[in-house]
Amino acid sequence: MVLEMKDLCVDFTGMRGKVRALRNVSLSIEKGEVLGVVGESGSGKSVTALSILGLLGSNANISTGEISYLGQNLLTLGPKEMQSLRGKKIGMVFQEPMTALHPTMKVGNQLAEVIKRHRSVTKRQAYKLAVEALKEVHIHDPELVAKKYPFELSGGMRQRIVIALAMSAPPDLLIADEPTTALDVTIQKEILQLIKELNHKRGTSVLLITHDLGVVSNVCDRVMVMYAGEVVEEGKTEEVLNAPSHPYTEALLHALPDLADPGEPLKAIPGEVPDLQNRPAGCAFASRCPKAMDICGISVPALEPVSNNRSAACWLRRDIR
Ligand SMILES: Nc1ncnc2c1ncn2[C@@H]1O[C@H](COP(=O)(O)OP(=O)(O)OP(=O)(O)O)[C@@H](O)[C@H]1O
Repeated sequence: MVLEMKDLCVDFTGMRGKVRALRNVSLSIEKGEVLGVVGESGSGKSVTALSILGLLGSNANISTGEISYLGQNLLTLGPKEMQSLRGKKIGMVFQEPMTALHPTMKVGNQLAEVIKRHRSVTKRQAYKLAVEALKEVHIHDPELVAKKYPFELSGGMRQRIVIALAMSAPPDLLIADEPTTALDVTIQKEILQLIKELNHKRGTSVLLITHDLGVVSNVCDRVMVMYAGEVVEEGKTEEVLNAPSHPYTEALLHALPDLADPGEPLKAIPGEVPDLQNRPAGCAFASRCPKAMDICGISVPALEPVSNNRSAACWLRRDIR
């Protein structure tokens, strides 16, 4: 197992008091596996990623739970140890590539500097490896691109460079949080293809956060569906998308315009995501669920196996008679 998260609860303290952003979130990623995390805005996808990376702000508190990475308990590591883990053992790619790039440093030099940090090579060798790394992420004319500044390149090119940076250590896990949201549809497909290719070629595990089930269907081996800070369904991508066990997954699928066109935005699901500050009793999705029963508004359904390798948190899947 590369990554295992167990029963993680994360609270934020803000002006309006305490908000529980993650409630008993568990997940696991095997070597070479791509896990998709999907859900509407505010469902806790990014907080899940930031918890693993040790990048939650100072107003956040992990109140319970465990995160184990390659057998190491991440929650006992200090800031310095976490910093060395990030970039080296865990690569990161976020929505906006510019946040990960040094604006006034040429691309080749940035990559070479990172490569030199991870490997015992000379400056010259590191630069050569940097050009190789650009080639590996399918940048044409890498020698020329290496001499450019990030602002001279397109968004898609910049994201390829961020991926090259993230993969340079090389890491055992790549965390990609909405890596294609800011890009054109055709470029989105190329970047996802690249992530999948690196996953195959290098055996790197990937945690891919997206709000787009089309992306999940094209890229992910397994998918975890989140709603209001909780996992509501988890299983093999094909099985979950072909026969969802949770009405929320079903609603997400209905809201999807066309699985063949992953660039299209989701249509809204009727109703509103509950305010996490005043989380309703029972299932958080009950007020929007067309199949809700009395018990759904009273008691929270636990995430339990519904079949082989498949779990859902829904009273419809329990024998409650
Ligand atoms: N820095 C913060 N301070 C206070 N609350 C926060 C903070 N970050 C996140 N939250 C809370 O956690 C919830 C989940 O946020 P998160 O960013 O994980 O959602 P998401 O699923 O990634 O959404 P999106 O798709 O919009 O990025 C938010 O709705 C908010 O209530």
